Amino acid sequence: MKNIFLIGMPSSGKSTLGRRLARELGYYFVDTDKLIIQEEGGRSINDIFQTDGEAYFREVERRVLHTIEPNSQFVVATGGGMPCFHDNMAYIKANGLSIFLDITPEQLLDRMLRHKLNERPLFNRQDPTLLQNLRQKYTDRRFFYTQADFTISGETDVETLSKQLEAYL
Ligand SMILES: Nc1ncnc2c1ncn2[C@@H]1O[C@H](COP(=O)(O)OP(=O)(O)OP(=O)(O)O)[C@@H](O)[C@H]1O
Ligand SMILES: O=C(O)C1=C[C@@H](O)[C@@H](O)[C@H](O)C1
Ligand SMILES: [Mg+2]
Repeated sequence: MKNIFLIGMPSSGKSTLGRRLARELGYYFVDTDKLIIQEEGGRSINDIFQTDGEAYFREVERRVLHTIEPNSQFVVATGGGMPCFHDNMAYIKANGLSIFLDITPEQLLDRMLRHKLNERPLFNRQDPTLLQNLRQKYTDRRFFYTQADFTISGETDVETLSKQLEAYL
């Protein structure tokens, strides 16, 4: 048994694909941003960033990652930055199968502007330089994201994906 970690930029589809994949495999679905909010007594992620700063948020994020039972049956939608801080990517690789959802900054922008989304401290939909920001973060983060066991670029057929993964679980 292995957990499955979905990693990638905000809006790359971790929650959407994660829920579908969990249903298909009969796994539980968990979202690390939700775990952080729970751990912080219901405070929003924006509130945590504003009040305590990003470094504090990243500490909680790391702690929450370690609470997920290893070698179990969870599909984990990780926070967009999670693999890029502390030893999180090494931990993810040691404790499950990792899948990078590789979506271009242009597609990410399109999704962020099109859909009503949760507020994100690092990606402001009102910001005229959002695309530049997405490009910069995408470039900086690829070093971590590309360490995943699998990379999926663009659209995915969940049935096919779950069959492909079965051999590794
Ligand atoms: N394959 C897809 N094609 C087109 N749109 C998609 C696809 N997957 C997800 N979306 C849309 O993109 C938006 C972001 O998807 P989702 O919330 O799953 O991403 P996420 O990686 O979990 O982002 P977040 O950082 O908000 O947690 C949603 O509005 C969703 O409907
Ligand atoms: O990309 C990021 O760094 C983040 C993504 C979100 O999932 C949240 O974890 C938070 O807003 C930070
Ligand atoms: Mg999500």
